Amino acid sequence: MEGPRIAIAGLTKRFGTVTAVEDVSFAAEPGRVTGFLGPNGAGKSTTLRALLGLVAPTAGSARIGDHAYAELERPAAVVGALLEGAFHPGRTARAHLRTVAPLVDADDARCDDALAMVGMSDAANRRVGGFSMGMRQRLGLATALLGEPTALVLDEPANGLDPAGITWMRGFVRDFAARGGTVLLSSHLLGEVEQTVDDVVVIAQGRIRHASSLAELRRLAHPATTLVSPDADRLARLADDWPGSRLTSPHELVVAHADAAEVGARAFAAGLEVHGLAESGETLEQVFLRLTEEAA
Ligand SMILES: Nc1ncnc2c1ncn2[C@@H]1O[C@H](COP(=O)(O)OP(=O)(O)OP(=O)(O)O)[C@@H](O)[C@H]1O
Repeated sequence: MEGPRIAIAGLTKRFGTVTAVEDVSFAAEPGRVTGFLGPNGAGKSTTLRALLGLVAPTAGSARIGDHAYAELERPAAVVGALLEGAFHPGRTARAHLRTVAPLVDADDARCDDALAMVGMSDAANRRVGGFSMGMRQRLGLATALLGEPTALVLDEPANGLDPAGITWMRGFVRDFAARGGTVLLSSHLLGEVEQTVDDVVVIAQGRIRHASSLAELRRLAHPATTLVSPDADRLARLADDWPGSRLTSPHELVVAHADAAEVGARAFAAGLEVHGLAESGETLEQVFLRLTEEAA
């Protein structure tokens, strides 16, 4: 599968006097999971809805591959969306999918496949009214999968899921991206998606505050690692060979812009006995908070 590139460019949306998003630009690449992160009211849903043609932009554009959503010939075959949805409580899971199926050219067999893909085959004949939040999220995802899309746009997919549900959802989207699909998902908690996403886009008060790989954000979070060793000679040699590191005492080396894994690996390669290894700086969550709280 080859997912489309999703690109938002200069997107602004005003609802009367409220500016929900202003000049928002970012991309989600195929084969990767992109996390769209920000606090409540930041503009995540508005952006995703604009991408799906549910909100008309005041300015700018949102494209899936080469097209705006409204121009796609068979949209459900390109992008599957999970938005805050309502289900008819009296319908069974299978009946719900069969109601949607004709709209996206899916047959009954595809409905059952979609249920199987989200691990809900056993609940096919149960009524949605009795479903937990987690089961509703799974059914929402099954609905998104009906048209066999190569991109997924998921608004707060972890909402209401218990830890096992979050682990399952994580595995599902990681697998989808590993097979070449494009995944764009939103969350207001970085910690919730930290193990799921490859790239992060941070939005607050309607504006993009940060966009990079998660690895890059981690580097921002851990600006330095301190290494403690009794072997002053080897430590001094390591300091000489490593720009960005400095000895703060004969037994202590501080390395800027490196995490514990990188410093540990270098120490091991240098045959250095390590007595301490500590990252300093902010946690990833603190960096996220700082990015969302900084004035626009
Ligand atoms: N239809 C609308 N009419 C008026 N204001 C709106 C509308 N939709 C969104 N807004 C406003 O736009 C801003 C962004 O809302 P949006 O729902 O996009 O944020 P969000 O990041 O998805 O937040 P949440 O996590 O709470 O859903 C908010 O101030 C919201 O009140």
